[in-house]
Amino acid sequence: MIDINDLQFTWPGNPRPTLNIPSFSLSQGERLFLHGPSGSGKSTLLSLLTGIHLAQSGSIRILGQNLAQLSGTKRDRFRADHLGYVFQQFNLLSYLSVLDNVLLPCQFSQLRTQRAGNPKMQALHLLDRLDLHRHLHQPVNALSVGQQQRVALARALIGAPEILIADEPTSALDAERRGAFIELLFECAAEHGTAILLVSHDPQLATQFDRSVNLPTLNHAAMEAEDV
Ligand SMILES: Nc1ncnc2c1ncn2[C@@H]1O[C@H](COP(=O)(O)OP(=O)(O)OP(=O)(O)O)[C@@H](O)[C@H]1O
Repeated sequence: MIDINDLQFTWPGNPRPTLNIPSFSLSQGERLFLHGPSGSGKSTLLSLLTGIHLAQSGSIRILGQNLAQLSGTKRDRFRADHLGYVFQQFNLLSYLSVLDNVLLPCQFSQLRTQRAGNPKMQALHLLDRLDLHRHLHQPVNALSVGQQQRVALARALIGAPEILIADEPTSALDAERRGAFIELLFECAAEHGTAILLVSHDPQLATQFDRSVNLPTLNHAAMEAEDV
């Protein structure tokens, strides 16, 4: 699904590389927990995986496609087709209803529309699964934080993208709702065969994943997974 080789990325003006990753991979359907100290480059890595920035050297292949070989427009299309993401701040459109937020990825990707079959039916199924069926037509800013996070999850999963990327998705939730959110995330992703790469500072979450990886380890040596 994801293959990184000899990746180096330096932010403009920085004397040293932020990322130096000899190798890294994510397999089909795998659930990977990525952690590391603040400033170690987790968000930077996600911005490279989503094709928002390009590395100065080395390669990132996603589903066999080298991101650096795509034009900016094609990278945007590739991201819309194959990646779902959930951010710390949700990034929902506050003026749209719950249902319209979930349908949004299908507006940007024909492939996801095709995979969803009937996007509205799939959105309703996901929202039902995530206990949001009573809120379909409410604007998202009328929902609680936990509910908004579940809307973001439904939006990430519609049209069955191969990879779900989540950056600190549980940081706004209390401890009890964190575990429940991850369980739901796993169940919904498994239904769609979606692999998960989740970044978090919360070590308790790591035990729920197939594999756990520390970014400083990635940065300084061949990958050393801390299987859990
Ligand atoms: N847009 C940017 N321009 C220049 N430097 C940046 C930019 N974004 C991040 N950096 C630098 O890159 C380094 C890694 O930042 P990044 O946000 O990727 O770390 P992180 O591991 O996600 O941190 P945190 O856990 O605190 O979110 C930091 O030194 C940061 O200052």
